[in-house]
Amino acid sequence: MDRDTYEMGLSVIKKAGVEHEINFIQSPALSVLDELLEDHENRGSFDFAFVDADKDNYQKYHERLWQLLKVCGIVVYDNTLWYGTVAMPEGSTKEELKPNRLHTVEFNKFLAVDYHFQISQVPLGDGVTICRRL
Ligand SMILES: C[S@@+](CC[C@H](N)C(=O)[O-])C[C@H]1O[C@@H](n2cnc3c(N)ncnc32)[C@H](O)[C@@H]1O
Repeated sequence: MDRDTYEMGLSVIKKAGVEHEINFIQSPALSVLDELLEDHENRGSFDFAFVDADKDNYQKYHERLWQLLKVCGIVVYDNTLWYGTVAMPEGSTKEELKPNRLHTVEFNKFLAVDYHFQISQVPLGDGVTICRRL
């Protein structure tokens, strides 16, 4: 939803000569994913997705993305350690981190039992979870 961030990277994108490969869509992500799903040709056609948006919607993104990814396609979720709070008791978590801590704990549990994916949680930065579509 943030065009400024896209424009910050645009010079690098241009330098790499891949501007023609990019379709920047400025919109709430769920509605875009739903539109993509309406066209059956999009299903099972994506190689890669990176999710770094509103944590309370990660499960909804995942439910759509698994249908859009190819078998062996990858989706990467950012912030899946949520400042390390997912491994802390609720009581030791700063107030402002609590809501997304809960969303992230629930999302991590949901991913752990999703038989559509093989997953690996990597403790890089704020934690990324790499999911390979089976
Ligand atoms: C942490 S920033 C991502 C930064 C980006 N990954 C980068 O490295 O520049 C989160 C971004 O998600 C966007 N965002 C939050 N909720 C969204 C939603 N429902 N749909 C689409 N984008 C959303 C915000 O506008 C913000 O640009």
